[in-house]
Amino acid sequence: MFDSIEAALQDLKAGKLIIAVDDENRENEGDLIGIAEFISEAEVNFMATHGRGLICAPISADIAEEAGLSLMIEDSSDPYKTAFTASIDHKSSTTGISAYERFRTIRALTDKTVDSTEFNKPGHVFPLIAKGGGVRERMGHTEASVELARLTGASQVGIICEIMNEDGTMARVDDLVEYKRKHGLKMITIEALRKHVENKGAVTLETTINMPTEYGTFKVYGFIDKGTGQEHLALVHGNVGNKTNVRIHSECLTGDVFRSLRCDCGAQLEKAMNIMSREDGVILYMRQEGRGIGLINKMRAYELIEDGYDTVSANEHLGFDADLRTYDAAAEMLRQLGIDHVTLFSNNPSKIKGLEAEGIKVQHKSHIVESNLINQDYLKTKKTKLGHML
Ligand SMILES: Nc1nc2c(ncn2[C@@H]2O[C@H](COP(=O)(O)OP(=O)(O)OP(=O)(O)O)[C@@H](O)[C@H]2O)c(=O)[nH]1
Ligand SMILES: [Mg+2]
Ligand SMILES: [Mg+2]
Ligand SMILES: [Zn+2]
Repeated sequence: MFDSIEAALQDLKAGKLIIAVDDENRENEGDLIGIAEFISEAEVNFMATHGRGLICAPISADIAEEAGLSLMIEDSSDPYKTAFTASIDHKSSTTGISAYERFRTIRALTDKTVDSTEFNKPGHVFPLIAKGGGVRERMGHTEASVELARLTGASQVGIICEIMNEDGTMARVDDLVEYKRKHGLKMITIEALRKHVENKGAVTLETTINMPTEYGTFKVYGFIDKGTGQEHLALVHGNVGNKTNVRIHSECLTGDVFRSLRCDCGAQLEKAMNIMSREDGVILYMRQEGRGIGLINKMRAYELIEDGYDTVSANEHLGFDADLRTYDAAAEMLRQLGIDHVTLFSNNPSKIKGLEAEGIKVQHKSHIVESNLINQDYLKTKKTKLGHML
């Protein structure tokens, strides 16, 4: 009946709407949700035609401030404390109500520079101010849509509209199952979104062992990523403390185990094992196979590459971003090992940025291995399209 948060995020990024239902004990309503940066006027029209509730634009408190919007009523007597501001129209509007004009108004809230002079008040779009703590603080559609916008990396502006049945009553879960099928929409619960947000990047240390290898003996820490259920390892050699040597290695079964020459992963892992056993340090072995798309999808990408795609366009042709990896779990593993300052062996600028965004201090060392005749195009694409320092 319900879809995963990941599946919903994929649709939202593609500019589609999803359905989010709240608690039976709360409003017990299903809202259509979209992300302002990704939708077009067609989604506003869909909301007006098939949602038939009130079309609102949830925004973060920061954007509200920039746009000069504050609560319409400070001491609200609404039991749900819906955080309406004054309604707005973009200045370019005529009457403000057409799908295009409402879209234009909502889209303007996502602009890099927003200010109060861009809007007429009152108007036909209803901004709502989301709580800073997101769905952890309030389980409303307002917070859910802003949280979803944040998770897609978009500017924190959503668009929501309640779903009303054709007979004028509010749609409940039974009605929504049929509605979802009819319109081909993904459906999530706000409760599932809250769990997703709470567990994102959270890892628990489950087990610690000694692992003698050809390179020396490593202490291996086994973690479980509570957000994804993935099992990640930290291989530690010697005493580590601050300013530790660290290699973050994403799983590549074909390269790491079978030593496929299509990529440079196997050789990079071997180089890291050598460095850490000589100079002490940590290898984080992250189960982010295929830059996060998984083994079988990576093989599908390889099929496309055999037909002339490159490593980036193949991912995109399959409907994925070029690189789905995040480094929040890696950062949390480092923190649990007592490390917040690293010398990172990598050629990948997004690994550096990803760790820094999580509050880890990063010094950088390159981690280049010799190329072979087969992986040259692959490495060239990483340099030109993914910005690898090769
Ligand atoms: N989708 C996809 N993934 C690939 C392809 N070739 C290799 N990979 C994956 O790319 C990832 C490479 O991991 P890393 O070596 O840790 O990361 P990197 O981006 O190369 O960065 P550095 O090695 O640190 O410079 C692994 O998850 C591989 O499975 C490909 O053609 N398509
Ligand atoms: Mg609501
Ligand atoms: Mg690599
Ligand atoms: Zn590889």
